[in-house]
Amino acid sequence: MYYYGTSRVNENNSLEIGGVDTLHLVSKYGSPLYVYDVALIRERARGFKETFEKMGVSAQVAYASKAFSSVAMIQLVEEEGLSLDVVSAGELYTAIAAGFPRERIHFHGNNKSIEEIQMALREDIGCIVVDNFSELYLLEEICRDLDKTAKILLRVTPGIEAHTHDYILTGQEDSKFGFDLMNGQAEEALMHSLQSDSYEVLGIHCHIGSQIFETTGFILAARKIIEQMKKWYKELNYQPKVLNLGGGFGIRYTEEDDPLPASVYVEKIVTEVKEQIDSSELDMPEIWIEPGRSLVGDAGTTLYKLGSVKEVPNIRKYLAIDGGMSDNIRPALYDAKYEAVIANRPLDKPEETVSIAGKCCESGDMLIWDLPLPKAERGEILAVFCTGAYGYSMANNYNRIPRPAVVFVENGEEQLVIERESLEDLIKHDKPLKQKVTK
Ligand SMILES: Cc1ncc(COP(=O)(O)O)c(C=O)c1O
Ligand SMILES: N[C@@H](CCCC[NH3+])C(=O)O
Repeated sequence: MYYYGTSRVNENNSLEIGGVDTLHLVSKYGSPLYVYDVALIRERARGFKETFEKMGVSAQVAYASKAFSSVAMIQLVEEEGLSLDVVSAGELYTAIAAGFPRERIHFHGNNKSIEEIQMALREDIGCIVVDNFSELYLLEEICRDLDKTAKILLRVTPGIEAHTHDYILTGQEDSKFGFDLMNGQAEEALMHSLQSDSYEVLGIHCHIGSQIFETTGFILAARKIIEQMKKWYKELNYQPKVLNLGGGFGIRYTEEDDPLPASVYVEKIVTEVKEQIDSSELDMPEIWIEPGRSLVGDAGTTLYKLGSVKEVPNIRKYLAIDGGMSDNIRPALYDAKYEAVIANRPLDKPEETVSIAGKCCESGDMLIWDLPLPKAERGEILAVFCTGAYGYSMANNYNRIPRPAVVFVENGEEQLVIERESLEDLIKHDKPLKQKVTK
């Protein structure tokens, strides 16, 4: 079994993370429980940041908070000196509540509402990433109303669509995000923005996909964008300050995944950008990236209690957990794969193959298919690794199941950072049926 970060089997033969016994965590905070290894998040953050520093380029590493957002998480991001990518009023509100420096907040999204744009402008955040023409005109109007100038990046689609393990070149016409680089829309948006009093155009942004294991896609994207930047410099005398190449760096979920260290992605990207810029009249732009999954993914572990066991003779044994697609929808949504151990005896040899079922009323609510495990019983604790990204953040209340609690662990100490939802929380916004008026 592969153990991430500070995870290890301790002297009690139970799984420990951040120096804290996971059995203690379940008995104190209940289950399901999300546990984050803070030291591993710090290590991942430094992996990106320090490589940029070593290579002597100005950079911003913005945590894509959609991967996991909470006040404590955002405060940790600040402690590590990163910037922050938000995509909604909710994520921005969380950042503000965490006291995150406004100038390092970048606002994304393909359909920002008027209220969200007003909020971003009033808070004087670092930049708004403009996604399409309708937003370009709307933002301009709101800037005029509020007498503000917006710092913007233009999100472009460079014609490279990354899939999980490879990449393919596509026309990108069917992407809901960004201005197409090849059909002239990006240039049209740039010309409009440069002529507008409402905009300071910081630069260009692209994001080619998620869970990418190679550097080629990033390199091709950078090359294509810089090609256009050279043209825009000649024709429009425009020199971008920022080139943002997005996130998407892959992580290990199972033994099938073989991710590159952060340093390799950064080195390859920086080397390519430098080479392209050196052969042009352009100045070196700041390089920004936006990792989400690769900062928090493998730092998260979910602890569940095992419940019902159902055996279908000669076919399959189902072991049910006390959570499921309500706290981790990724297997149902993307056929995502995870590895797991029995946290109260992780070293015991597997004796059978079981499938881990969630408790939601959906046949598709299966967390792990065909997992080798020792014979396990109701009440034992299952630890599922690598659930830190897009797990809690995509959790929901299907079947009116309360969202789990989240704890941070580091150096032998734990800290509750999100309370478990209560049953009262679930009906907090409900209104009773009006009394029938009987005459
Ligand atoms: C614009 C943008 N930036 C950053 C990210 C973060 O991606 P990841 O979590 O794969 O690093 C995403 C999500 O894919 C995104 O859409
Ligand atoms: N939510 C997805 C990734 C989407 C990334 C956001 N653009 C996942 O869990 O893998």
